[in-house]
Amino acid sequence: MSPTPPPSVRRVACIGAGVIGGGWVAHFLARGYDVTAWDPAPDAEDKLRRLVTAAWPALEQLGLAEGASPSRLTMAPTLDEAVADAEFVQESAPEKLELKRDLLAQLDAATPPGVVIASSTSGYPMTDMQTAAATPGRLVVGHPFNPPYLIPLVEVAGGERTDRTAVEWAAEFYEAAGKSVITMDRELPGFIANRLQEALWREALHMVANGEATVEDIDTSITEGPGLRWAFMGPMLTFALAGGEGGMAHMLDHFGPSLKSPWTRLEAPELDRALRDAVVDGCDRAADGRTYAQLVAERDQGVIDVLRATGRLDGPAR
Ligand SMILES: NC(=O)C1=CN([C@@H]2O[C@H](COP(=O)(O)OP(=O)(O)OC[C@H]3O[C@@H](n4cnc5c(N)ncnc54)[C@H](O)[C@@H]3O)[C@@H](O)[C@H]2O)C=CC1
Ligand SMILES: C[N+](C)(C)CC(=O)CC(=O)[O-]
Repeated sequence: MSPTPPPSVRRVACIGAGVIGGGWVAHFLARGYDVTAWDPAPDAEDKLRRLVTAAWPALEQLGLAEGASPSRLTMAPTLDEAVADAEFVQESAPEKLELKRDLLAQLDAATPPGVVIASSTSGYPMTDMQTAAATPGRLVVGHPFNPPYLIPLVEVAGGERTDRTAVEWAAEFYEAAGKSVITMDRELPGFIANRLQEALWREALHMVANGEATVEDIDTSITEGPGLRWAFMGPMLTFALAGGEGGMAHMLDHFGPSLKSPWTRLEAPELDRALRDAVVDGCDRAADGRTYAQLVAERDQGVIDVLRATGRLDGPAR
């Protein structure tokens, strides 16, 4: 597929440099890549450099690759220049299907032949995004988690017109770039992790809409409850333990029948103005005066502490 074997890639292009594109830039810089970014917003470069500066202390704690430096970031004046030398392209433009379709077609036309182009989309199937591209075989989904410079997971999937070799190349590249990869052999709505998160999110919105729980109750229920276990043991094995020595078999036989009732009532709530405002107000109260930058620093340190505590990071505690 790509002219460069995944572990030999040195030059990466990041298209769209907001929350996620900027997070990818920080990740690739920390891993020692030369990164070229492009974003049409007039203030994009300032914002991007601020994001990288804010992320760098966390990245130093994780351990930088030899030669890694924010100075290896170049802001390209045009999309064509951004991808002209790229050995891999990560697209992180807004989640709008038409925009992604056009942009991926433009990227396909401008990127050297065979170079894999991945989209950060959090839900569109590649089949729907690759329709306008002349060589759709190299287009894949590479779905990250916020912030991409700290959360290891990337979900990789192709569309109907993607070459399997492009999916395999992307998975190998992300591994070489220090990510933890799940490769899907088919297109799933919401991939795997977002499909799970969306089920939880739908129920959270129901509870806020019905006045059954506050935004704070919902966050506390996860951070003081299941979230503590999920950092190192997934929901399947966690629930196998709920069956005691009888394991998952006993858990399903015991609790399965009572789980049927909540399953049958799950439907998406109407995300109307009142619900939107209730969630926004609740999040403002939960932030309790902390700025966005303070919350990002707190989250970054929290993720690093969890990675270290669960043996996924070497080195002394802060
Ligand atoms: N925010 C999140 O937690 C996550 C988002 N994603 C995905 O990442 C992608 C980007 O989302 P965010 O970074 O959150 O959005 P964002 O709004 O923070 O950033 C989008 C950036 O794209 C730029 N942009 C606008 N038009 C563009 C174009 N035609 N070409 C290139 N760039 C353009 C904007 O100027 C902006 O800087 C979306 O596909 C989203 O679904 C994936 C995982 C998590
Ligand atoms: C909110 N979101 C759906 C865009 C989130 C993601 O796609 C992944 C994440 O970071 O949780």
